[in-house]
Amino acid sequence: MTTELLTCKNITKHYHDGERKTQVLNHINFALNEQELVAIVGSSGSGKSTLLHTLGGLDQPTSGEVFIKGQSLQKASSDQLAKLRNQYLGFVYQFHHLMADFTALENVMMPMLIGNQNKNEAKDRAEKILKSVGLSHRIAHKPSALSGGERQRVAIARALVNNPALVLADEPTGNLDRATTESIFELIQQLNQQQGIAFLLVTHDLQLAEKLQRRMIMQDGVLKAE
Ligand SMILES: Nc1ncnc2c1ncn2[C@@H]1O[C@H](COP(=O)(O)OP(=O)(O)OP(=O)(O)O)[C@@H](O)[C@H]1O
Repeated sequence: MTTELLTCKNITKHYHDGERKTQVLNHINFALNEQELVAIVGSSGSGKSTLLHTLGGLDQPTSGEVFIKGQSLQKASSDQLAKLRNQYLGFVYQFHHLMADFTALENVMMPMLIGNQNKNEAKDRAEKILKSVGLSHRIAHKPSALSGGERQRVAIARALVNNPALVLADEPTGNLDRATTESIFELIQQLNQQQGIAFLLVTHDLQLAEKLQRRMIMQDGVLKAE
């Protein structure tokens, strides 16, 4: 049985720049089920990152509604929104956004510490997750001492600490060479298949997108199923 995890109803987003109106998202509708692995492809500037931020409650749509497990992000109070995000979502940002002065372990622990979880428990869990993404030998390294692929693994580990049902990932393999891209993709597939974590991946990499169960294409703010 499939269960709907995220639903997006008639999302629009526009920016006003003086007199000029830029429509970035144009009446977007789709649903993502639990445990799905879906790619969004599309040319630069087509609105993919804006959509991902809107789905994750990091950005507000001009109109329309996003539901996570049937709960509207737009009708939620800021506390409820933070709770929903914490409970269901993980984010992997473009360019990973790791904190340069902290080790891999500390970077992964951070979301739990912010959520006021016990420090020892956070450390145990972060170590376990770093191990599961193949980085147990790098936990004490700072991002500058890690390769691009290792940094991306840390970013994925950080997205997993709160045990999300869905990870929203913006170009998780951007700027990586082919072999590293493949290994990050294999990691995502493994997390999807073994732990049932759903992934919505924004990518420019068509070779990677072709391997996924489902692809959607963003064109000038319009999202179409492939
Ligand atoms: N704060 C803003 N004000 C005005 N326009 C914006 C703002 N943020 C984004 N845009 C515009 O929205 C459009 C979509 O941007 P977005 O970053 O979502 O595209 P994208 O498909 O993710 O691109 P890329 O693949 O290059 O990351 C772009 O034309 C961008 O210039």
